[in-house]
Amino acid sequence: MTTPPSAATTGSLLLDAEALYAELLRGVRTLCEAHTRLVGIASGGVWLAQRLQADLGLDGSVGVLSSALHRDDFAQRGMASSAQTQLAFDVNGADILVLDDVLHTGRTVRAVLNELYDYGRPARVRLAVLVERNGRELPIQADFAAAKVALSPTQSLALARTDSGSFHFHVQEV
Ligand SMILES: O=c1cc[nH]c(=O)[nH]1
Repeated sequence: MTTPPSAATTGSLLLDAEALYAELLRGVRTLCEAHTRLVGIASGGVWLAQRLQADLGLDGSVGVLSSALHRDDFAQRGMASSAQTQLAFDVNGADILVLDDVLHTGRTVRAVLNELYDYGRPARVRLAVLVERNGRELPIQADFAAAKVALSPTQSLALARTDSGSFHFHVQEV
């Protein structure tokens, strides 16, 4: 794991997601092989996967994984999202790099892994994220995180797009 040389890791409450993206691109280049398939977790990981796919010059469309059907709180919340999984390739034997904006408890990653395995048995699955924050509740970790941020349990990270099209993370009290 690496830490970007930007204000994003200095405790600033405003993280420059574009700087983090540049760092993520650098890390993903080291993880990707020609046959690697990029798959974004809906919704925050999909724009990442699409930008990476374009910036890496990879052919085809990225995959999308929805956690909706496998959430462990499905019984209480029902369908928390209308996003649908789209995997236009054979998952069996595939080398898959899952992308998300923030890794927090690990529950969403657990849910999308269950979803992924409904489609087949990949050869390998790895995870890259823009931001890894504290608060893991499952034995899940990222293979690459552009930044690590320590927040209190009452805080969350929200991604916002500015009028100029750049992205920022804001720390919010929940
Ligand atoms: O399964 C899940 C996924 C995200 N958040 C949860 O609380 N549960």
